Amino acid sequence: MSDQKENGSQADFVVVANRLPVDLERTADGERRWTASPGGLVSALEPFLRSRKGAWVGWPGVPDVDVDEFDDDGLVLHPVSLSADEVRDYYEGFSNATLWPLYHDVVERPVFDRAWWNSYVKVNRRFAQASADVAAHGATVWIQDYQLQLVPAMLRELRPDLRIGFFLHIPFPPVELFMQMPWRAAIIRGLTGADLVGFHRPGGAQNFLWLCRQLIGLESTRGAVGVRSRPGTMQVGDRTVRVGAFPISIDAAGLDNLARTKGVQERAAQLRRDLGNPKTVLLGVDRLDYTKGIDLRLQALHELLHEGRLQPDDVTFVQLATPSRERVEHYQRMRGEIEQMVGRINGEFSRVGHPVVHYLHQSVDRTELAAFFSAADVMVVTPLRDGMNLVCKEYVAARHDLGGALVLSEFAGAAAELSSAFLVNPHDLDGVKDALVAAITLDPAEGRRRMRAMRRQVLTHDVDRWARSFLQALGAEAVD
Ligand SMILES: O=P(O)(O)OC[C@H]1O[C@H](O[C@H]2O[C@H](CO)[C@@H](O)[C@H](O)[C@H]2O)[C@H](O)[C@@H](O)[C@@H]1O
Ligand SMILES: O=c1ccn([C@@H]2O[C@H](COP(=O)(O)OP(=O)(O)O)[C@@H](O)[C@H]2O)c(=O)[nH]1
Repeated sequence: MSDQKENGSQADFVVVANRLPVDLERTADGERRWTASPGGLVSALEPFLRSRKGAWVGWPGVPDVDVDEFDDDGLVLHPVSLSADEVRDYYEGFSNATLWPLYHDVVERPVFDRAWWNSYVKVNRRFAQASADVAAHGATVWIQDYQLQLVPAMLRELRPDLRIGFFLHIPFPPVELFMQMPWRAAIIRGLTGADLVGFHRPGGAQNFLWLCRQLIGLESTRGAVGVRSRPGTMQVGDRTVRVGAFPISIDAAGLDNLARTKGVQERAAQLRRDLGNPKTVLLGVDRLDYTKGIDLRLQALHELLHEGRLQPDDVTFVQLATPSRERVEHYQRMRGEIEQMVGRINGEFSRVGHPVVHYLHQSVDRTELAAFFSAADVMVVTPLRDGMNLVCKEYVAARHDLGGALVLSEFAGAAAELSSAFLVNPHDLDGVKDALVAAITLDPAEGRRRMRAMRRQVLTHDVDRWARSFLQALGAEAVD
């Protein structure tokens, strides 16, 4: 039996994510306004979905608000309300203090709390019901990310007529780590409600297939899973579930065009002047998250200055750090540590009017970001673990001048595609320092060769190609 809403608008294509692409903000004077949501999931999916005129089901980013469905420039947004307790237990708790550290190689210790799990189940059920209400008969519903891993099976039960896809934006962990999860079988069962389960990297897909066999006894294929090809399969009752690797990307042409505009180029020149025209501008752009390795790059910079391998008058390091998950303890601790390191470097090496590190705990818009990318000689991306990392692809897309160099962690999903970057193991501080020096002193012709190779990859593998390849594998889109 189909559990479908009788009234209200219904869509043939629905994206379901923890967050809407816009966040509701309450200003100091009690006004409400919508701002862009943080993070790569939204940057990647929003332009794609807008071109489809689909619907988006998600949380408006603040607790205890009831907002009716509304149209945002052709995209229908369906807010799902969360109470303050649910934000604490489902979002800050189970999603970001249990799943996030567990799936990111346990770089912080995950907390296993039964009340958080109960809240996760309850909120997943609400998202499943909201999706069932919004989807037209036979629609395609594309569920996103670790906050909603139970939704595929819950939605399938409510609406067997739907075509359901699931994509995980963060790494799927090695099986030894996943096995720590007290509710491991329930999560695996939840995911197998989808017709297609997608990961950034083949390793994640393989780990998932193994767990399906070991934990819930499904017969699944054992061969290697390829990128965008050779999916794994398994039989769940009378359904065949496909499992594949689909590395996400960016609106590369859009950013390339934006970075070429006079406005962005002038702003980039202005930024360099404002920074005091140093020989080298180093740039980091991240959500303020302990997985991003911001502390490591600061430590590397500190040692290089201390050893005299870099001169404080020659380098300026700009770190843009988007505020993130500010009530989660891990994040509060890390913020304090990073701000202390910034203070220490500036205290030891800056001159009046010329700080070595410019640290902005703020989010900037796409145009300003394009100017920062154009102004930076070296982009520093050093996560301990990252599902993909879109920022490094954005830097490459913005460098139509073939200038700049990229220092990139091997543990970002993007490293598999950007082999012409200076790849580093972020745990090896000496290696990071050497890579920074190599990038700073790079011969321009060699730099252009590396940037050209990276741009070839990013410009031909954009977000549209990612979405189309996922939807083709789901059977929701014709194959070109
Ligand atoms: O919604 P928040 O809790 O504020 O967090 C922001 C988003 O962070 C994560 O982004 C991931 O997705 C990117 C695109 O696939 C990927 O490049 C990156 O490596 C991931 O960390 C998270 O997965 C999203 O759900 C959040 O919305
Ligand atoms: O001040 C900022 C900092 C970052 N971003 C965007 O946030 C996204 C971050 O995505 P990424 O995959 O690198 O990491 P995530 O935050 O999703 O883990 C990228 O599209 C950035 O352009 C932004 O719009 N403004």
